[in-house]
Amino acid sequence: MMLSELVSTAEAVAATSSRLAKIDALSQLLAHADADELPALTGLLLAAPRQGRLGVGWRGMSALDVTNAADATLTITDVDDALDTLAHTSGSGSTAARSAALTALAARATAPEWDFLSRSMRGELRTGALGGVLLDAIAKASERPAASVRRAAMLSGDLGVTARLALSGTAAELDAVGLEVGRPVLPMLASTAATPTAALEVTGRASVEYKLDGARIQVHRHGDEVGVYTRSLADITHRVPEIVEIVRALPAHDLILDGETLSLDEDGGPRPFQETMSRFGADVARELVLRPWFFDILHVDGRDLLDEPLSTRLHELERVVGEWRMPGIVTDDPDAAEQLSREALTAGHEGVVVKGLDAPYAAGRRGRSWVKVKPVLTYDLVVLAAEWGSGRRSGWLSNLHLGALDPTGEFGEPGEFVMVGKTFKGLTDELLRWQTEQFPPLETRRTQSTVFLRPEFVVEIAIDGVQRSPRYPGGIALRFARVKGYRPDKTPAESDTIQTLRALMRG
Ligand SMILES: Nc1ncnc2c1ncn2[C@@H]1O[C@H](COP(=O)(O)OP(=O)(O)OP(=O)(O)O)[C@@H](O)[C@H]1O
Repeated sequence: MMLSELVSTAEAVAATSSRLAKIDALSQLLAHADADELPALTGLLLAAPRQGRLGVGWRGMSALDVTNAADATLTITDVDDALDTLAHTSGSGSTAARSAALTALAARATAPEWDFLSRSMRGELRTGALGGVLLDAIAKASERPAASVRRAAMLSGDLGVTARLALSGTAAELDAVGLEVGRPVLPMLASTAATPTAALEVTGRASVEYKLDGARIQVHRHGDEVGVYTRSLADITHRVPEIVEIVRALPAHDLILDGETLSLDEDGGPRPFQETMSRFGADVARELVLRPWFFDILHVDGRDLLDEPLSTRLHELERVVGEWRMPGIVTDDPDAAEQLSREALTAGHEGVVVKGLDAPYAAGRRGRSWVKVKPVLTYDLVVLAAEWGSGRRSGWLSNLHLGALDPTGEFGEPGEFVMVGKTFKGLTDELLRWQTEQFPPLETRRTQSTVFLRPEFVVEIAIDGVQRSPRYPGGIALRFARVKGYRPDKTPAESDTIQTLRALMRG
């Protein structure tokens, strides 16, 4: 398939706010492609190339001195080969070779193709939350039930592989995609309620558990081999040896566990989320010891548990992980749930998650089986710009301009971000330093006071609510916004939407 066909479809998808029209356009594209092209094609569409991180940044790309081609000649396979070369060219002395490979690719691409490719390679989604739409498009193009496609995607953790199987395999092959120890699955997510009582009304009898403000981990074990993965399925095994050791000591040979990890201070209180995440990054501060709290079990010793009700899974979890279990109670009594929530907050945690006892483990859309309750309102927003600080903060990029995702294009283009406020509250010296280093490579333009950025950084913001504001394009502004920390585990497409924030006005 020609790259130009992919690019014009991506443009058409970005240009319409109709979910059905998006599904239609994508399913036609998928049906046209050769089966072997599908993993590469889906990776490019989702701005998550199948080769993984390519290490190409805005700076490197904008420095290329190249004239794009006049005519479209590149195929998806040509691009995939070029990305293979880039991914395999690393280490010292590779800069020139990488730059040559990029230049060659840019010279073969037309201007619109190169615009698309350079965004896709850098992991920038123009098309908003495309994953769910693509799942439905795969179902439509392959004429397989959406539920089968969704399940295969959850279990393989890979939409490209799912697309190939759905479009070129048999129905039985698609349904046979199973849980595999060592291959991470998409995590189950929660919806939100205002109080534990309201959450219980949604779920019925439930496991009410502490919600720790740490980082999600999924752990796979086969004998002595242990793998630890993040919420976005990145492998962080070598960064968390203490968790590996704990999992190796559990009484099972094969295991898949879901949980949260966090480090504690000397008094046993939780350390800030930011410190936990720093352990996942490049500079490993080993003195911060992480501990896991497991809240779900998907497999144990040859037995898949994800279709079992939570009550069965919790029983197995208790048996296998013992003291490493997430604190919680099983109840249908609102008073007991409220009491546990108060306890969690007193211990410095974020709130509770209320989980229906009959529900199987299911990933994908946010379901009603898990409901989180956080008394402090926090939202994940995208940094659109930063202003130079003054006084004690002078020389640092400080006051952040915050944007909420507009997936449907109600206030502009679909997938763009609508500004909802500014804040520098909560920014520590360390964060100021970090921002000042990280932001300039993403600069799109600047004024004397402000550096405007490509929307790549997701930041978690606590607010007291929102208020009407004629000043901002979405008609609302955040009240008392303060920074809780960056969310490197989330992409801008996973950030909170303007519609979610506007709903607070009615609530
Ligand atoms: N007991 C628990 N059960 C499930 N998830 C928990 C629990 N304690 C903490 N968590 C965390 O809360 C998250 C559940 O909320 P959600 O599915 O909305 O994910 P999220 O978008 O990362 O949310 P948040 O920003 O609130 O952590 C999980 O991803 C997990 O990291």
